[in-house]
Amino acid sequence: MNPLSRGPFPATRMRRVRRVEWSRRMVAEHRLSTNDLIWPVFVFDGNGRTPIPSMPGVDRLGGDQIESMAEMAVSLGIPAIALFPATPSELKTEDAAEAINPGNLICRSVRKVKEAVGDSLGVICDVALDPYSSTGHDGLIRDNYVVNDETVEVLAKQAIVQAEAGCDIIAPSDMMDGRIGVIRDALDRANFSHVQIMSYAAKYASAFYGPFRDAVGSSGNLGGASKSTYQQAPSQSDEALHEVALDLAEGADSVMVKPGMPYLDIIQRVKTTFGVPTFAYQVSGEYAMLAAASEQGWLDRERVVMESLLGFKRAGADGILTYFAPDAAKWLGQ
Ligand SMILES: NCc1[nH]cc(CCC(=O)O)c1CC(=O)O
Ligand SMILES: [Mg+2]
Repeated sequence: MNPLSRGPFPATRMRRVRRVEWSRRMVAEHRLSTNDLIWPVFVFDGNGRTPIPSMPGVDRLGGDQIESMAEMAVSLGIPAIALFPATPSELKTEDAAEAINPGNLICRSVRKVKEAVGDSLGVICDVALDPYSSTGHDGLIRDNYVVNDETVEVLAKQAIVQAEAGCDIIAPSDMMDGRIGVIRDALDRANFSHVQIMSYAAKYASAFYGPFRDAVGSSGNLGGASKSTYQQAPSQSDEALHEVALDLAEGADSVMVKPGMPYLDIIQRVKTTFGVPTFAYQVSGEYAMLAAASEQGWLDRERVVMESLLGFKRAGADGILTYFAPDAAKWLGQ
């Protein structure tokens, strides 16, 4: 130890590698790429676009917008989109029968995407009854309770009509027990053994879904009711691992943690415990926060979005469902 050459400071200076940009790039541990982005898209029955007030900058797309949306996703290099339907309210019923109508909005939309871009773009479909049920719940209700096994039977049928329409990845977001195994079995029996299942395995009962429920028009139907009898409580961490273990055992190809930013610890635990493809969903409320603050000029949109997405990568996510996907792809491509 030579106090003249070192002065009072330690030999290790963490700032040395941060001094210039090329060096910061050189030591970067985590990177976001366009391949990490999954773009959730809302569709409605009609043409043109309708804005979603609680998601400034996101529109529901009509049938005539689907082809150009799909082509844009492909040209940006986004690997997959996730489609969500704003079902006309007159088609919402207690039994959510529209969910298993092979000609429903989501199936027609999937066909349009596949006709336009084929296998250049993966299509993910949500399996759950909330966009179709007059109650706004993800399952069927008997005696004021969302029933499990009867719901799972309908979900399996829903998955089949989506696979028939050309959906590449079935993504059950309903949180019923045992649905992954039943859906896998149904897909295999119907000759859809190549169709993947991305399970919303650790999905929390979250207030961050509010703008999504506005977008698909289920918030009015739900009337403030909670989904806590099937979605996980935010207090749970070990329980998320149990959920993931079950879904993997039942045949899930990949798993999701949702919401995103408040649950980065869960993403990390899932990834390190299971080592399987793990996705994060930066949900509608997270979008709304960042978009609204940016609109006000309180946050720098590009910088906060890219920082939030990199955070998911650092936590261990293999990909992120984000409404910012087209923006992020453009920023990454620059
Ligand atoms: N089961 C439906 C579903 N699929 C995705 C989301 C939320 C996505 C978002 O907020 O962006 C929800 C809402 C809910 O569970 O109430
Ligand atoms: Mg489960």
